[in-house]
Amino acid sequence: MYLQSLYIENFRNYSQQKVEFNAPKTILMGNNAQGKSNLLEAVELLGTLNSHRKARDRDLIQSGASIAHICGKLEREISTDTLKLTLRRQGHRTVNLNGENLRRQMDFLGVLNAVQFSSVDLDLVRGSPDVRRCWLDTLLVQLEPVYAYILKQYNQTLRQRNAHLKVCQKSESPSGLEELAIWNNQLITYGTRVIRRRERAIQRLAPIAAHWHSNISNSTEYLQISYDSHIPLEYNSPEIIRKSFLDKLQQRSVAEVSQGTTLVGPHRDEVKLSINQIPAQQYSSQGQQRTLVLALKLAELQLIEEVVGEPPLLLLDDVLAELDLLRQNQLLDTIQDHFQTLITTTHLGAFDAQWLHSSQILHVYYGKVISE
Ligand SMILES: Nc1ncnc2c1ncn2[C@@H]1O[C@H](COP(=O)(O)OP(=O)(O)OP(=O)(O)O)[C@@H](O)[C@H]1O
Repeated sequence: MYLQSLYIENFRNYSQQKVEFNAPKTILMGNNAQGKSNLLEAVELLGTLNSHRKARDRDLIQSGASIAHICGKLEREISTDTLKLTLRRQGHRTVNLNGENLRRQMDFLGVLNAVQFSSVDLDLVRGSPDVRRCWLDTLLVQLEPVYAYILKQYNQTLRQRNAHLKVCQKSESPSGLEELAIWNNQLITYGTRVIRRRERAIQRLAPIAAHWHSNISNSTEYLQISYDSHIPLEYNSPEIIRKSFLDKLQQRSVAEVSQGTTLVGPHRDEVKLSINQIPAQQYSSQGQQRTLVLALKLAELQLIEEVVGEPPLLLLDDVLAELDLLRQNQLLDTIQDHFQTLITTTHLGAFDAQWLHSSQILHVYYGKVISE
């Protein structure tokens, strides 16, 4: 897939900006705080309806404005699609595909696929389990847009169940426990869907990431990734997972009521990463962490392409400088012209002459994009 153009209006520090992409690689160059990452964020929003910066819509809208628009024209193998996202300071966001307002945001997801790689991703190894869950959920939305809906249902149920547990904590009435059984049922239904999908995605991603990791580390390191759920996942069978989920909820029910929060479910699961059988979170060096994250990102690109049938975009936000020459070359060699890539940088020093020659270079200056 190829993003031909992007138009943004009242988005972050941009008033009105159109960008035409005319090469498989675009380098966005500029000093700090000029709007380079904002541009990638706009593309990310068109792809996932989410920003990895976890911004609220009102933060995305230019200060002083009430509505922001992001519009992209995307060439795909079978069609050319126009995607439009409208953000409102007051009121809901709306999505429009090829001139038609979509009722379900889910139908907008999965049109533009993109892998985001920024320095924040370097926290994937050492960060809290939440960082890895969030990374996996973002990948799953790309592989299977319906997952966004399933996850939303799970999170809503979790919030309501937690509110109910707080009520039970204060009063021990039997009707409270009866109502809890209803919430248990919903939590199990949506939670099982989340767990099974996460586990399946990791099963597919793990061998691809291990291959890349071995490649980058000159076959000296072996990466293992697994989905670590405290609910046993034998055979990934929904019936078995549902039963174990219920057993765990029953075992922890007294603790849940006394703490007023849900202690069992995919919101507490973990993605386990280990290098040569040693947990990466605890022992890996800075270099090993970078190799691991790079292997994960290359695996994401490959897996999305396998599932979707077209190469996704790659958004590299100021990350090249964080990688040493070997890892940079590995990444750049893999991208070649296969994946349309948008790269932000403060200087061109990191790129070799051939790369610069085949790239479109755009300058970003105080919320304006200027061609060379
Ligand atoms: N809602 C908003 N309205 C107006 N300006 C905004 C808004 N949100 C962010 N900005 C501005 O955008 C700029 C930051 O842009 P961005 O994060 O894209 O920086 P960058 O060019 O990628 O720089 P760096 O190299 O430091 O990451 C800041 O000047 C910030 O004040």
